[in-house]
Amino acid sequence: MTYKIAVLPGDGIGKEIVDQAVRVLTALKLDIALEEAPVGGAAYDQLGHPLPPSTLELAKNSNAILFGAVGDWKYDSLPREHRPEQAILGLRKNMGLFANLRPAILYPQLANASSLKPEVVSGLDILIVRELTGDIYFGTPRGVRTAEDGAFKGEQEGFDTMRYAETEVRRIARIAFEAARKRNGKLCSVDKANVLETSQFWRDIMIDVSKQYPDVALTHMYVDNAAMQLVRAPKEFDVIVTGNLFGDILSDEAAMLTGSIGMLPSASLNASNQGLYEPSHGSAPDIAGKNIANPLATILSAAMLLRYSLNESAAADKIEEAVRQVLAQGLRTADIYEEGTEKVSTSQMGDAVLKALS
Ligand SMILES: NC(=O)c1ccc[n+]([C@@H]2O[C@H](COP(=O)([O-])OP(=O)(O)OC[C@H]3O[C@@H](n4cnc5c(N)ncnc54)[C@H](O)[C@@H]3O)[C@@H](O)[C@H]2O)c1
Ligand SMILES: CC(C)[C@H](C(=O)O)[C@@H](O)C(=O)O
Ligand SMILES: [Mg+2]
Repeated sequence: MTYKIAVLPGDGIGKEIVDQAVRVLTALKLDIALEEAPVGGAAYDQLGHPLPPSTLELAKNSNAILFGAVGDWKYDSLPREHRPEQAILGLRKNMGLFANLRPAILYPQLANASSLKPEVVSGLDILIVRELTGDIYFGTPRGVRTAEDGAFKGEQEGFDTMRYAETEVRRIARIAFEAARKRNGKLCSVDKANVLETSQFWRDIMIDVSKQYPDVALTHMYVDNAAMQLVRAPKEFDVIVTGNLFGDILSDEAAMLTGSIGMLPSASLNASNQGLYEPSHGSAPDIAGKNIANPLATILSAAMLLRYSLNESAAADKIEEAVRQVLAQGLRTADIYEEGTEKVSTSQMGDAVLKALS
């Protein structure tokens, strides 16, 4: 069976980094068909919408999606529904991609690129499981209105709604417990149950689901403390499970522990194992078009694509091994460069991964 992969490069550095991942996927000579479509600001410019119906259709009819990044400051004044970020949110929601896996692994060669002391981060291998289709990101009502009560009655106010249904919490809990079971058996659920009703509800469900996983040690942590513990002693964590908003923030923090956000891949999965694979970083408009972005997060996302949506774990292993090799050879894009290593461009990094694969 030929696997169909939708390739959505998007904006900013999106095209530069996705190009390299596509070269890598193509070099593996698997039975895959790649089809590209516009998304984000690029799609808005071409077709008047950040997630045109044709792009959504292609994504829905594919086994997997390889996604670059969307967004640029120049679209910030558009109405919200036309902003590039709506494309990724729309894909997640429309395809039910509720389970976001964001591993943060420190490659030994990058111990000095991390902003933390090598002894604090060396050997780091944690997994953040972020719920991706609920929470304050999608909760309604939301908007701007005239306040009807409180100290600021009569003033304009902005408001959003944080909410989680039981099904949403149960299904992400199961993903996280299963992941922890396959790793070191430790799951930390991050919430703000000391203040938020939604979080207390989340915590109660986590405890209930944990009864089916007696082999996994479940702990709970408030998000402010988790943010601190991630920089104090990140290796204490194994799997972290958290909601959409907290997961967004903590995964950027965890990414930096690994040296650069340019190293962190991600997978977003739905119930039928369709997946969207993207680097955890954004479109980096500040470095776009210069051929200096790190393509490794996207290349590693392609490896996750092969593993989770195409069941091609041998090919995924090959890509990950090739990445380890190029790092061992001392090749570094600017974001992970340090003295004594060799600075390479985006495409040169792609060349090196291809060479290591052959
Ligand atoms: N999933 C996505 O598409 C996604 C994710 C995050 C942000 N965004 C969007 O991207 C735009 C820029 O957001 P931001 O600046 O807050 O975050 P960002 O992740 O784009 O950039 C943050 C910093 O990290 C650097 N960086 C990011 N990726 C890199 C890479 N591969 N190699 C080297 N350096 C890299 C950037 O140069 C920048 O200094 C915004 O419009 C935002 O909404 C999109
Ligand atoms: C671009 C934005 C909508 C997105 C998010 O907040 O989920 C990004 O920050 C991410 O982490 O994928
Ligand atoms: Mg984010």
